[in-house]
Amino acid sequence: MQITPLAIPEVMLIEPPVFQDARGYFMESFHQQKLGTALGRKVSFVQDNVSYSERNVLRGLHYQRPQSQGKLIQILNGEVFDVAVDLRRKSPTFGQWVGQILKSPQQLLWVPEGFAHGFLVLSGSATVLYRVTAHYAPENEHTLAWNDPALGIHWPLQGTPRLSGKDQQGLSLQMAPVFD
Ligand SMILES: Cc1cn([C@H]2C[C@H](O)[C@@H](COP(=O)(O)OP(=O)(O)O[C@H]3O[C@H](C)C(=O)[C@H](O)[C@H]3O)O2)c(=O)[nH]c1=O
Repeated sequence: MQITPLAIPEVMLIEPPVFQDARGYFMESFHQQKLGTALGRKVSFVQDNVSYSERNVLRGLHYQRPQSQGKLIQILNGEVFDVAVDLRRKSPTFGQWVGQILKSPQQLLWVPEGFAHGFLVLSGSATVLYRVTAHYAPENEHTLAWNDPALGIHWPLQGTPRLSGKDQQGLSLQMAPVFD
């Protein structure tokens, strides 16, 4: 399993071994012991999510506080620009963002607890599967503004993004509850 820390090192690209043969390929997209050893911590997922979106849809930036969710993101079809924002007040990268193009199920992204997460669909459509370490708690969910100038996220926009009503009303970093 290849682990590549990104610019914010707790956010990592995970590339499990892929077993190719004349039929196609097989891979273990999640193996608790192997991932735990690679990340240096136990990871227990309690919920799987799948979302389907069309081009230019931007979902996020979401997080739960408390009940913060670690997320293992895997794109099943299409291409997205995936973003994580560090909301851990004591972190040296607090308020910073990291982006990663995901376009193969063979490359997964680990976003730990304490981060806001979202993605922009770059292809005609995208199907994203992600496993989370805490159950959905809508009463504790918050939305960070995708376009907050204080974050300065360089979304590779192809026109105006398509947002949910909730995501059109995200909080600025200054106003958003963060993790102490
Ligand atoms: C997240 C979630 C949503 N829902 C219901 C609530 C709404 O009726 C409907 C759509 O929810 P929402 O608009 O919040 O879905 P997304 O905008 O894709 O939210 C996700 O977007 C970004 C990319 C994330 O990282 C989060 O994990 C997640 O919040 O699904 C559930 O029933 N369970 C859930 O775990």
